[in-house]
Amino acid sequence: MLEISKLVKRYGRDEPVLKELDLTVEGSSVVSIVGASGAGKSTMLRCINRLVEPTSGSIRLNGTELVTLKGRELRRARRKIGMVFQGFNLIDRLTVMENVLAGRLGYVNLFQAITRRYPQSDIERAFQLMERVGIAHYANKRADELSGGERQRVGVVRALMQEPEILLADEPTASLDPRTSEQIMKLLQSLAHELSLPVLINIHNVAQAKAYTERIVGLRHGRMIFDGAPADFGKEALDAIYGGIETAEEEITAEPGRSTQGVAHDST
Ligand SMILES: Nc1ncnc2c1ncn2[C@@H]1O[C@H](COP(=O)(O)OP(=O)(O)OP(=O)(O)O)[C@@H](O)[C@H]1O
Repeated sequence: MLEISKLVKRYGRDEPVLKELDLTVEGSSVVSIVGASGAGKSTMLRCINRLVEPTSGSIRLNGTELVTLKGRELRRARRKIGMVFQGFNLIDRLTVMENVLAGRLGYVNLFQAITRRYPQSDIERAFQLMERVGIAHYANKRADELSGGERQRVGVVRALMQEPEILLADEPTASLDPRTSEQIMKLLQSLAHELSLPVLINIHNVAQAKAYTERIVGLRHGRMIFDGAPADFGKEALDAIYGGIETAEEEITAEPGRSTQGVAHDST
């Protein structure tokens, strides 16, 4: 269970970007975080794995307070937090398998890491997960020879190799074409249930948030102003979150029938 309480993040002397945010995520729920650009979505996700240092407040993952951890304890806790990125963050010149095994770096010793001598059990798990997401036949291909959707599947498997207790996805579909975006969203949704994993997804595309996640959290200027089921996310919520803020119309269309056309980004 993730329990965020009174989370504040202030960059320098600026006004806080997150203002006493509270959020609890239990079980294997898939939660989307929506909000206009600058609302604080990435900051919130990055506070959870401490890529960004929270200014104050509490973040507990299955009972462990993350905000105060340092050194070894922090590294240990970070292993339990999988992260999937918009730009995939793969090492292009390495193979798919090598990228996937990088998810085990927090578990092996320095010698094993440098010589890439991972335990057999890691390699078996890597194959199982790659099979599951349909990329096992690419195991020996270089990462830069894959399409965007395939690269993101590698990113997902690498995160799962950490045996995470939670998966964070920061705009995981923003670099993908609409059809591939949907496949990745469906994949995250089904993996969450198969692995009993809570998943938090920052996403601009409200139609996809409604179609593929079971809870929507809406941020505006660092405050949570919506927290509910997709069915309850209507025009009122849209206006509250995006009202008066210039945003690409296609991104915030919340009509279910538009879910395959609602991505405003080019495919890569
Ligand atoms: N390292 C930083 N230093 C200073 N200000 C920052 C830093 N990172 C983010 N900010 C500011 O914090 C605010 C929230 O940014 P954040 O990236 O969390 O928003 P977001 O909702 O994820 O936006 P987007 O959808 O565009 O990614 C913005 O005003 C941004 O300029």
